[in-house]
Amino acid sequence: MTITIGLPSKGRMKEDSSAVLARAGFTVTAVGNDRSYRGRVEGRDDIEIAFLSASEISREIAAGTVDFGVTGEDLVREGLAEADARVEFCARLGFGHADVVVAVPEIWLDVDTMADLGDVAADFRARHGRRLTIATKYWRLTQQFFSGNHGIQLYRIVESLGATEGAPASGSADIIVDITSTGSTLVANHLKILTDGVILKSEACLVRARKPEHEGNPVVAEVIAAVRGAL
Ligand SMILES: Nc1ncnc2c1ncn2[C@@H]1O[C@H](COP(=O)(O)OP(=O)(O)OP(=O)(O)O)[C@@H](O)[C@H]1O
Ligand SMILES: O=P(O)(O)OC[C@H]1O[C@H](OP(=O)(O)OP(=O)(O)O)[C@H](O)[C@@H]1O
Repeated sequence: MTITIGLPSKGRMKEDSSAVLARAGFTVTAVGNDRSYRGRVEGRDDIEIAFLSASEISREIAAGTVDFGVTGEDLVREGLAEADARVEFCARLGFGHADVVVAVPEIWLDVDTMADLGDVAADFRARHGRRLTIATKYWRLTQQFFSGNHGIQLYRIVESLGATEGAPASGSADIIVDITSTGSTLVANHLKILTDGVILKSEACLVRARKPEHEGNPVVAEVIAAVRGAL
């Protein structure tokens, strides 16, 4: 059985992903030319590389069309219900750090915690004639955090596909859930993170699709051990 590893073909995780595999002893080369979407590992006919975007990798792991992938924990948990039952987070790779956070306008002076936000959400319809709106592309993580962890049910998610931090100022949503690393985009948009508003501390991970045929497969065990050993 050939083991397929999905690696980012572009974006912020591309270079670090190939570097971690190289340190683990797997030298990745593109098949054909540099723009090819298939790759191989030098000296290994039992491992194939699929170059995909970070979000495609989480989808392909979910579908089981790749055995392993390097991608952000946020993308896996957002893309997949019951993620821990369906994938194994084999190693945290130490790059691609970003937090998925709840942020509100700085001028909401009396809103600092999720409990404060729950109070705002409960009053919102009476005060404004509509529900509190949240701009995000992380609708699954948002629902789990608001409804599951904090018992906040009165809100509406407005799907945002870009420039999420601009939504409160433009009036398309009241608050946001988005990724932050340096925090400068939030500051520039006059938003503050709630003190208990960090939903997930994400980083790049080696992720394995849980498949019965991996049981006892020496290449699967070797990939995990080699990547862990390279950290
Ligand atoms: N400042 C940041 N902004 C956005 N994502 C970040 C940041 N820092 C780290 N990441 C992580 O990078 C990953 C997304 O990577 P990237 O933006 O390169 O993907 P992409 O190639 O744009 O994917 P796609 O085009 O499929 O959306 C996510 O897991 C995210 O958590
Ligand atoms: O906390 P910061 O360091 O300011 O980073 C956070 C911002 O970076 C990302 O956007 P980016 O401009 O990289 O574009 P993308 O959403 O297309 O990845 C992300 O969507 C945030 O908007």
